[in-house]
Amino acid sequence: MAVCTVYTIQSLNSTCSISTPTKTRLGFHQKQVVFYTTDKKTGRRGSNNGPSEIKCSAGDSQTVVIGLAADSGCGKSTFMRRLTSVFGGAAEPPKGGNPDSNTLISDTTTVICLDDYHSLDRTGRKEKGVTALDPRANDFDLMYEQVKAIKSGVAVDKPIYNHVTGLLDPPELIKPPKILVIEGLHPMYDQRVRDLLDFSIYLDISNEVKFAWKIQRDMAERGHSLESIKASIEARKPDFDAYIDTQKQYADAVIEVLPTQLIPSDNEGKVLRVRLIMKEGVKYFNPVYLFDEGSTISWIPCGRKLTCSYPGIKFFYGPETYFGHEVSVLEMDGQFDRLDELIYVESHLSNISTNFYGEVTQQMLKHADFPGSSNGTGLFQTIVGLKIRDLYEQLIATKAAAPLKATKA
Ligand SMILES: Nc1ncnc2c1ncn2[C@@H]1O[C@H](COP(=O)(O)OP(=O)(O)OP(=O)(O)O)[C@@H](O)[C@H]1O
Ligand SMILES: O=C(CO)[C@H](O)[C@H](O)COP(=O)(O)O
Repeated sequence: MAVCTVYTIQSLNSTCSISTPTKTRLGFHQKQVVFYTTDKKTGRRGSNNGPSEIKCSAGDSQTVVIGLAADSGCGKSTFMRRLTSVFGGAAEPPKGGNPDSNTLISDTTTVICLDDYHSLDRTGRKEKGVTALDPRANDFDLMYEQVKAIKSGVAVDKPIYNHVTGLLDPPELIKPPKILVIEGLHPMYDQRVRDLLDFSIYLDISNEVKFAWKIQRDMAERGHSLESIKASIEARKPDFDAYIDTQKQYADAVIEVLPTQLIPSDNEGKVLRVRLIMKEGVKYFNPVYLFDEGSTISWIPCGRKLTCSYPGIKFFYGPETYFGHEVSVLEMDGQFDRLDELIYVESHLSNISTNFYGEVTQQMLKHADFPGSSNGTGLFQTIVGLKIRDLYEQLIATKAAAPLKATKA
């Protein structure tokens, strides 16, 4: 005679309410739920018909979801490496899984790439004449269902888009992490997915700069010709403008990368003007400021405490309007000669959410070899990483305090 029935629930941090036939006692073992029936009179265990319903809801450690949008080759991977480093760990592909998985897992964060929700593979897109940027080539219903499930503590079998073969591979199991980052072309395109985001970032790389970076990577590392790179950028542009670029209006923070204004008609794209656009009024996010919050400030820090070679460095800070929203903008044009001197700039910035004096400089020195470490891209990516850590800590603290308040009331 069967003594018990075992059900496995793919959930790490959910609370499950289980409605069972009467006379049923429940036993729990890790993620497995064991059901026994017990005779009320004799107390003997008997066979069991199983539960009539299992409902899972968010547990204490609900996943915080961050969206990172950008076109391909715009620095998402570099940003992710800086972000995971702020949380103190290195991100790696799932152990023992598909070697072509796009997922990166660290102690705190899981980064999933939204390319995995392509509904058409490379051949399918070619046959239908659509690019991967076209919403018709992506499954937003599945993206929404799965991000929602992970956010509420339930593991999912996420598909994998294989960039090596151009095919859709068998799915991989994604367990709910503390922080889920969804990065890719469309994290803010679908309103249902957008509403699940606790914080969103858009990397806005101007065409000139994108072109320079693409050439650098695709010619040097991937053996593409200059003509093919130009053709690929041109072919993607209409869909990029229609479906990707439009998402920046929804972002809580935008990192905009433009050619320098310090060198008249510069076309080398080596010196950059980078703007960190921060939305006002976002819960758990206080924009960074320079010297005096709300003022408009232009600052050339070069001199005794900061070494600057040609063309120098210029900072700007002030309020602006961005797609109808009030924002604060922090801007840096130029590049650092000596990263250790960055502490001088850091000491003039406020609301940077560091845990100790000099943490921004320490992070930048630690990853001095990452692209953008000598300019505003690296500086602002690092600061946004610290702001995300702060947002996460505030969200968790608020959640932890909630039941306490309820008990007191
Ligand atoms: N801040 C930067 N400064 C200079 N070059 C950069 C910077 N960020 C990225 N790049 C260049 O762009 C390339 C792509 O960067 P990265 O791999 O981080 O982008 P990605 O958005 O993840 O790309 P993909 O989606 O194609 O994998 C890098 O190899 C580098 O050449
Ligand atoms: O825009 C992209 C996001 O990374 C890729 O071009 C898209 O995912 C298609 O990939 P592939 O070119 O490997 O088929």
